[in-house]
Amino acid sequence: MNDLILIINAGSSSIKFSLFIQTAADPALLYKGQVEGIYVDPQFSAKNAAGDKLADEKLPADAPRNHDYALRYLLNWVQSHTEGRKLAVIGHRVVHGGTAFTKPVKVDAGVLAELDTTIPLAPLHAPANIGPMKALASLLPDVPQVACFDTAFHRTQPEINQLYALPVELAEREGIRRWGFHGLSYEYISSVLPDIDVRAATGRTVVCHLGNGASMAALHKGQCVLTTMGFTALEGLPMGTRTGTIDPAIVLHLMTHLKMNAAEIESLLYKESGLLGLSGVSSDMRELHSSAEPRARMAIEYFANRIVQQVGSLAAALQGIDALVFTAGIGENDDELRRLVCTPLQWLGVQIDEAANKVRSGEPRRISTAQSTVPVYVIPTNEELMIARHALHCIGL
Ligand SMILES: Nc1ncnc2c1ncn2[C@@H]1O[C@H](COP(=O)(O)OP(=O)(O)O)[C@@H](O)[C@H]1O
Ligand SMILES: CC(=O)OP(=O)(O)O
Ligand SMILES: [Mg+2]
Repeated sequence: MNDLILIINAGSSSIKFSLFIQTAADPALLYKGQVEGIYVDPQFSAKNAAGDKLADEKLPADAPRNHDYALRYLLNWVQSHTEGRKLAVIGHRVVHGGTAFTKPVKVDAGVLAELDTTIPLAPLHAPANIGPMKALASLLPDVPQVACFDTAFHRTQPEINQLYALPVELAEREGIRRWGFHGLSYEYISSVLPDIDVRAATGRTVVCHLGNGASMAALHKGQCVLTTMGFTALEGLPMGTRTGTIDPAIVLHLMTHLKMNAAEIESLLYKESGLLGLSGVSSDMRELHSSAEPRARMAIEYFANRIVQQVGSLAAALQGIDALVFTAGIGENDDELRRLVCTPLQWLGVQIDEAANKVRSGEPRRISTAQSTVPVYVIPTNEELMIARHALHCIGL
């Protein structure tokens, strides 16, 4: 039977996959896994839906360290776990849809050519997103592929929140708009919110997607009103290795005084800054928490501080706040960071429950006290399930 759905979420250093089976309701997860550290020390791991580890192994030491090999390795494992079933569709997360794509689209040669033009807009992500689509088109030509875009969800932002104060003609010609990212994650959160808190789902919710890439979104009735990322995934919060918002004149200074070229500045802004640059220790939150280096602690506090500022900005855009949600790697797992964010938000009516905040669980949960006028939730995101839903819908299944 052709009832399997393979989801590929390719990042700059990892390829994550999920394999779902079609059911009458939501697609059901069979396996998920990833090849991580592709260019350093590639490691493959896979789990079943119950979370049991089925594989955890290094890729062969003499194998090429690139996305192409990692994808083939991963596909090999998937194909030996299909139990005679066949793939109905492959869905991909694509970070930037550019001007051309505002909803999921079936991938063909024209789509791939158009996507190539988005590479300068998402240098960290686009090549990794597009590569697997091209490889799979030749490896599995009979299986339809669907591209789902991180930018699509944010098209409901009022026009004023999508614009930069640049000359209109230039901005329109170049597609310089506040696109916003992590849309598949926000869309998933928006889809489960009605089961968790009806007031939040029908009212004003600020969602903090805090992973290696980090952004926040203001949702009204589940739709985006304002988000912190803009033209690229560099704007807004500081991230693992990205600056977040800085004064653009810093870039001019680097060009004119230090004679840095575009490639050097791109590397500085995307790969050497953020938590890594501030701490001088690591881009990884877990390593920052376990470091004794004072700058590591400062980086954590800086990150929390910028999140607090953005809660204020997004709540203002919503004219109030009915709920605050944390999601993604840091948002779901880092109770200390959540505490650092929530404590200064008492003026807004946020009151965190210290014990509930420390509970470790993969389930959605409330971490605020009963008295907190703004309920605070941790909701694990599921970009892959969102992509699977879109992929099936897009090919009419
Ligand atoms: N238990 C934890 N405590 C603190 N941070 C964590 C924990 N688990 C994961 N993280 C952090 O989550 C981040 C990665 O988040 P993730 O959403 O997987 O990122 P991405 O998808 O953007 O690569 C890393 O900074 C990592 O340190
Ligand atoms: C858009 C973006 O920043 O994605 P990620 O968090 O996967 O890096
Ligand atoms: Mg992510």
